[in-house]
Amino acid sequence: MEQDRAVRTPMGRAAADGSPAHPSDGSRPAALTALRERLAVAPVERGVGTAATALSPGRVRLEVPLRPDLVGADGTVNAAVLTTTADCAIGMSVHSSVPGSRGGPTVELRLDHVGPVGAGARTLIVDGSVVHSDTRTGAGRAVLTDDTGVLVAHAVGTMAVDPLREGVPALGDAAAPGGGEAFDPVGLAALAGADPDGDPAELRMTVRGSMSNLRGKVHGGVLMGFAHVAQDRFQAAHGVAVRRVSCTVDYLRPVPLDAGELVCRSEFVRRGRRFWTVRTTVSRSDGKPVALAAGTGVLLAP
Ligand SMILES: CC(C)(COP(=O)(O)OP(=O)(O)OC[C@H]1O[C@@H](n2cnc3c(N)ncnc32)[C@H](O)[C@@H]1OP(=O)(O)O)[C@@H](O)C(=O)NCCC(=O)NCCSC(=O)Cc1ccccc1
Repeated sequence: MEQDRAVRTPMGRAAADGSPAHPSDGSRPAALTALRERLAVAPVERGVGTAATALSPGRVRLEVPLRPDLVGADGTVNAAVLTTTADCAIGMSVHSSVPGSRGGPTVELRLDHVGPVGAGARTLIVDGSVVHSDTRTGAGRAVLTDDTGVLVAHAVGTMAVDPLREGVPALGDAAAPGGGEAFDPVGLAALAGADPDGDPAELRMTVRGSMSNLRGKVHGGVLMGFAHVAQDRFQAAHGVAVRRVSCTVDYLRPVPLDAGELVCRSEFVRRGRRFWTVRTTVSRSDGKPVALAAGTGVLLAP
């Protein structure tokens, strides 16, 4: 049986043939410039305002200016900002650690919500680092702080590493997907339509080009953000204030940009005196599930 090869050598030494720098070529200064250029045209990262400020093999730093509309009155950062930057940072840290990586999708992502930003915070800082990678898979983490040093969230994730094939474009070489529209993290909740019959367990949303990742599929962070919206509404319909603690998503199938409508269906897994856990299945219009999300919150009042 073929053995997976653990990646011991950091990728990105200068190419002997002098070929142009590439975002996955993490040790070359020009690789950071290449990554910045890619994120500047990626619909989700452009809409959120995500910029890469540091890149080395297995490590990336992303920064997001905290515009007033991205921070709630209680200081919590918009959930889609947290989910998309965590997914991106973990993906970039894993793939920059795999020599010649073609990239690969998120298999699982868990985000722990810690709390609001500090007084006067102006920037969200997302530090991604690889934990392990080999030629098939990689795990990474992201620590999300603000520029006053306050921890806002923490994430861990598993990425698939697509098989390396000679002559196949590597991570980030494809043209910018998704057309010209940028993703609006604040508007995500408004895109999600309630069930016409008033069932709080069901929520629908039509896929748009602005939700694209660098691979031309719906961004893992957007799917997680959609599940947050569904779970917030489901819990609100049960009349109790809940503070979100964590969300874990298993990504079962890629969602193409022409997928049409996605449907979220939520149910309680735990409805305890202190904690509620809601499982949300995100399905395509043909009924096939694309993601399973489990969100846990702590009740704020009895
Ligand atoms: C690949 C794997 C994770 C595992 O696969 P396996 O265990 O080997 O399972 P299997 O091969 O059986 O496939 C299962 C089903 O999947 C389908 N399918 C598979 N591959 C393809 C394909 N290439 N194209 C089309 N379909 C494909 C396949 O036909 C089957 O469907 P079916 O039963 O026929 O209807 C798969 O579950 C998957 O793609 N999940 C979704 C991942 C995802 O969308 N993550 C979030 C976005 S990533 C992101 O944004 C990160 C980022 C952001 C920013 C910056 C940087 C990074």
